Amino acid sequence: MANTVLKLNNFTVVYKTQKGPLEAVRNVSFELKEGETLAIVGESGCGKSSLARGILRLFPRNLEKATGEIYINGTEVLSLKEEEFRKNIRWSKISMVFQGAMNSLNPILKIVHQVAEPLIVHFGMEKFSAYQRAKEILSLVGIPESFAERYPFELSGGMKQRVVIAMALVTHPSIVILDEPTSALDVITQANIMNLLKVLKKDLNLSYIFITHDIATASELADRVAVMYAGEIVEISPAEKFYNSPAHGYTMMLLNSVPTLKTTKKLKAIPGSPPSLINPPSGCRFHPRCQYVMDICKEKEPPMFKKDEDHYAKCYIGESHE
Ligand SMILES: Nc1ncnc2c1ncn2[C@@H]1O[C@H](COP(=O)(O)OP(=O)(O)OP(=O)(O)O)[C@@H](O)[C@H]1O
Repeated sequence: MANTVLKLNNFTVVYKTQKGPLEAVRNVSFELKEGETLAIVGESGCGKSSLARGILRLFPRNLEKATGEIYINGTEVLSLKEEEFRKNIRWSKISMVFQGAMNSLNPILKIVHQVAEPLIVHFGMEKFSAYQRAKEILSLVGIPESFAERYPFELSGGMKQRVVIAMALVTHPSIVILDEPTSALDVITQANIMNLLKVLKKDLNLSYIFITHDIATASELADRVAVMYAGEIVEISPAEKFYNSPAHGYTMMLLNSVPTLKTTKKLKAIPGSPPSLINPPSGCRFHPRCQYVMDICKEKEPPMFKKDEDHYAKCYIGESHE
């Protein structure tokens, strides 16, 4: 059995807003094993990025509180002093490819410098060695040495995304969070980047958290899938169970709302929109939109039921609850 490299226990992130506290991430718990890819899927605004940035302790200024526990290789890191977290954990043990990062590369700095920068800034590495390491990692992600001295505007979208991946890997992390790493790319480039991520994972023995709103993309990389809704993980299971035997009303409706190559079924959009995270609905947070809603769903928050081996869902469907 592979080691657990990352473990979250009831991780909760609350922001201060003018209308009151907003719980962007609520009691999230999961484990990530060495070499595993856990996809986190859900609609825009369900808290995926807040979860990802929260794991790296990159909180916005209006953070009200972040509670729970985050273990990295067995060490609890949410309670570490920021200095210690920055020195020993962030970027060196766990790093992230940020959503849209390829569009925020610095236009006036050469690629090699941007990839080397974390080594110079965070780890005090001397410039020559940092550039050497940056060139090695650039070549690993498929950017030829001759491109290292170029500027971002001289690169295609796919190449810029490779640079951003190199930036996340240059510090030798073993866990990488990928936040929508292929959105904004054309389908061919998306496929190339997905292939690159698979090769890197194998060659460098990485573990991934792969965040996406696109369940078709998730299927390509994921060993397990966690479904997020209104700040919570509502279902978590091995990938094949997610696709073949979803157990939460939201997951069922999500799967019915996207086209697949295998079936010609009629697509059904999920009615309504995700709820306010300042005043979420009572009971199950999905109940106002759920086509399978029962009385109990409106009144009582469902616990995380074990539906099957390694398969959990916060949903009363199929449960006796009288
Ligand atoms: N700094 C902040 N202050 C207040 N609310 C915030 C802040 N950042 C995010 N939110 C809110 O927290 C909730 C979760 O947002 P988050 O960006 O984490 O979701 P997401 O699933 O990643 O969405 P997307 O895919 O669109 O990025 C949303 O309601 C969002 O409006």
